[in-house]
Amino acid sequence: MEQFARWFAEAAGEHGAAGLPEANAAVFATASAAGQPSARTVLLKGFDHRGLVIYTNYTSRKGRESAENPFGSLVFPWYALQRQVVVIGAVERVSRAETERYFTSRPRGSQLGAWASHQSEIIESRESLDARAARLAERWPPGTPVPTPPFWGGLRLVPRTVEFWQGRTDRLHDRLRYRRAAEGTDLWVVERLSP
Ligand SMILES: Cc1cc2nc3c(=O)[nH]c(=O)nc-3n(C[C@H](O)[C@H](O)[C@H](O)COP(=O)(O)O)c2cc1C
Ligand code: PXP
Repeated sequence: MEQFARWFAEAAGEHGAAGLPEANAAVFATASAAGQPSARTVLLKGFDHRGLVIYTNYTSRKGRESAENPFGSLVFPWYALQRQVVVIGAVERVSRAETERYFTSRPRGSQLGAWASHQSEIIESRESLDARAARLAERWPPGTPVPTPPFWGGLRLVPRTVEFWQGRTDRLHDRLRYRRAAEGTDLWVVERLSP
């Protein structure tokens, strides 16, 4: 994760350089138990030696798939830097305490939005969604803390491999893949892949 932290800081502009817009946006892929894949953009909200954390609705498609088939992949497409990072690993839920800490930090509108959205379900109309949001805003008026929805929380991708791709001339790119030497260890084998 140290190498990821270096590249992430460069993408986010943490060294004084201009950062990429939405450097923390990544495509998160999951698959059903039958192996049918699906992917969508999410925002990375934290990472450390344990893995990379995103937040979502557990009843959404990604939430359901990662529960029935606990593996996933995150792709960071940092085109302006000619870089890409591909993380593949196991997916687990973050602790309730960690989810609550993050949920509490979100703007009130987003907190109510999480309650209002039965994410990935078919809805009748925009009006029905707005009406539900309005009812929830009355249930928790300004000044009242909005509780964390039980169906909402963090997912942690625990990396098995992390590939760092750096674009180079003539399509002869650098690809360095860090592979965990054994599950549960923080020892990594670095392998160079053909571009
Ligand atoms: C830039 C961007 C960031 C997003 N971040 C998140 C996120 O962090 N969590 C989330 O649940 N949905 C996020 N979304 C919406 C998802 O892409 C997706 O539409 C939603 O989560 C439902 O996905 P699913 O039905 O495949 O589970 C984001 C969309 C965009 C375009
Ligand atoms: C539905 C949804 N949930 C969660 C997020 C995560 O970001 P935030 O916690 O900053 O709203 C996003 C970001 O677009 C989102 O669209």
